[in-house]
Amino acid sequence: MAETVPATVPAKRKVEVLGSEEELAAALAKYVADLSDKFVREKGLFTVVLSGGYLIDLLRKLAEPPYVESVEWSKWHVFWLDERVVPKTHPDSNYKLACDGLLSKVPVVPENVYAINDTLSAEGAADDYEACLRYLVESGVLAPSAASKFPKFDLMLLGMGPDGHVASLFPGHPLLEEKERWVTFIKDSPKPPPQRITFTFPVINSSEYIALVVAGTGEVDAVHTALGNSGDAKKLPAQMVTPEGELTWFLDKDAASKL
Ligand SMILES: O=C(O)[C@H](O)[C@@H](O)[C@H](O)[C@H](O)COP(=O)(O)O
Repeated sequence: MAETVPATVPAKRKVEVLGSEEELAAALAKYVADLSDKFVREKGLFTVVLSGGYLIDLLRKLAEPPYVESVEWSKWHVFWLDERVVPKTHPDSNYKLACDGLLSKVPVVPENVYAINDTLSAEGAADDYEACLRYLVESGVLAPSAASKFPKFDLMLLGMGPDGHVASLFPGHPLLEEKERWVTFIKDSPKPPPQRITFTFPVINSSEYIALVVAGTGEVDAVHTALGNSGDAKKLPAQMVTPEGELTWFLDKDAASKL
């Protein structure tokens, strides 16, 4: 009788605690640059997915020497885990945040930066983004995960809110249970603005690498619940991040202070 082989290899989880926000930014830049080198060497491109929030500021060292010159920016394909349904020029736009903080300072190829279609409704924008991902799977930019059949991104960079949310997947929300869609929408986000599109957990968890990045004191309790032995059985969205590949938590010492 054939042996049952588990569909997925259990995720590897690492926790890196850095002494300061500055050291965290340095470690994160090195981590991203090293993965960019690895994937460009292996397959000639790098698919990287950004979030909003203070994560973007923590990526600032990628736009400085040595990385601004050494990273093969022309091989990057840039996506968003979640985006607010606002014009790309709006102060709430995650696209604008990333352009202002990083993408305008490095030679990425504009055609390889996959922004939301900001002329559509939340439903329409989610459908449109999912169609874009499906096209990129067909054209070979993205590969499907052998285990899940959802698209497999090389690296996702996640922030976490004080309530333990990641992307626009909030505690107790029915979207946490989505099993079919690649990209979906939310119109009642507890964090403003209310209308957003977001990757779903099946896509998030098909990733090769995920970094969950938390700095400062705002999320200490959520970090403690997610990583400590708080005895809290209630699953935070951040605890549902279990990629096929490797998950690394990047914390500064303030964020890790209750561990
Ligand atoms: O659009 C968003 O709101 C972000 O993409 C979101 O997913 C973010 O990563 C977390 O909310 C953490 O945000 P902070 O870094 O602001 O705490």
